[in-house]
Amino acid sequence: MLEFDGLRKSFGSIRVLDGVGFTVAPGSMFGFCGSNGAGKTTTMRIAMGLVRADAGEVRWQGRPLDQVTRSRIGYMPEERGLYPKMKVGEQVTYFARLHGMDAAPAAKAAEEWVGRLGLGDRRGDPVEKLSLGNQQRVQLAAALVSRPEVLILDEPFSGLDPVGVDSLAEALLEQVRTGVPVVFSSHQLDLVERLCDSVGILARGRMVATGTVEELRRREAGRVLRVVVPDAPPGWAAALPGVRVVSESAGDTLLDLGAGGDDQAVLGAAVRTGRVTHFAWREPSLVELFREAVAQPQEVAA
Ligand SMILES: Nc1ncnc2c1ncn2[C@@H]1O[C@H](COP(=O)(O)OP(=O)(O)OP(=O)(O)O)[C@@H](O)[C@H]1O
Repeated sequence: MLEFDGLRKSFGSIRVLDGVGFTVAPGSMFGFCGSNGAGKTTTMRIAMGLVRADAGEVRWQGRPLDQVTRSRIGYMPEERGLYPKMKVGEQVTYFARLHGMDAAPAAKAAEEWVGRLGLGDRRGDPVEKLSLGNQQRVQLAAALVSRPEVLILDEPFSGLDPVGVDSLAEALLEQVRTGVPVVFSSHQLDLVERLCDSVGILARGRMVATGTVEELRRREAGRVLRVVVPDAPPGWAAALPGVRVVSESAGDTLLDLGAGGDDQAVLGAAVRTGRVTHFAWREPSLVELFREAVAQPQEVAA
């Protein structure tokens, strides 16, 4: 298990992390979400020993991370860290050597990763000549080349085109299949939803929601109803008790049922206004769950 446990961190008088904890099982992918400035980068930097936590620790296989263990972690920092003048192939080889690989296997692994991430024909170019997205791929190759036991990636998908996203997603899923725990931060929630076994949402210094996307959904299940009554007059549901109209367009209505809202009463009201062609609870997207979790004052663990 990769365990983040009770992390606290303040910068001056500003408390950024206030007891952040989550676990990532070997062979699973964890999507680390949160608004800008929520503290995701700080959390990852603490794991990598680049920022000192005020309290708490990060453990891998039951032991707090130290410099030896960290050398077996593939890390992609948010600020990136490439040498602009160094050639792509040499750069990736260099990172493999930094992680302790011998020269020949390092060069071979670098060659392989540069090719797999679609940079085969750029291996002789200095990094500074590459587009930002391609520099990102080099950074990823650098994180993956030493066959890390754990992957911690800060916004690895940002700036990639759809083909780049697909090749990175495939590379990460392959790592997961070999038992590597992968944590990545992202604002691309559709990707998180598609790729991750579990998700954590950081807000107000704490994890305000953690679990599988399904678990988070179940928590919200039974809240938003979609009712389609093509001939219903606008505002037909506005006065129903315990019901908030989320949206309404041409008889297609989304209703948020709070305490006191009764789905059967809504159905009865809908039938009285016309022919009901659709009446069902709607599955919230991760974007909606995110908005809800970030806005809610209370914490909820699925
Ligand atoms: N070295 C530092 N000194 C002072 N404040 C810092 C430092 N590092 C981070 N912070 C502050 O800590 C907070 C969390 O920043 P962090 O970069 O961890 O957030 P984030 O979730 O990664 O944000 P984003 O999604 O925008 O990348 C921010 O308010 C940031 O300004």
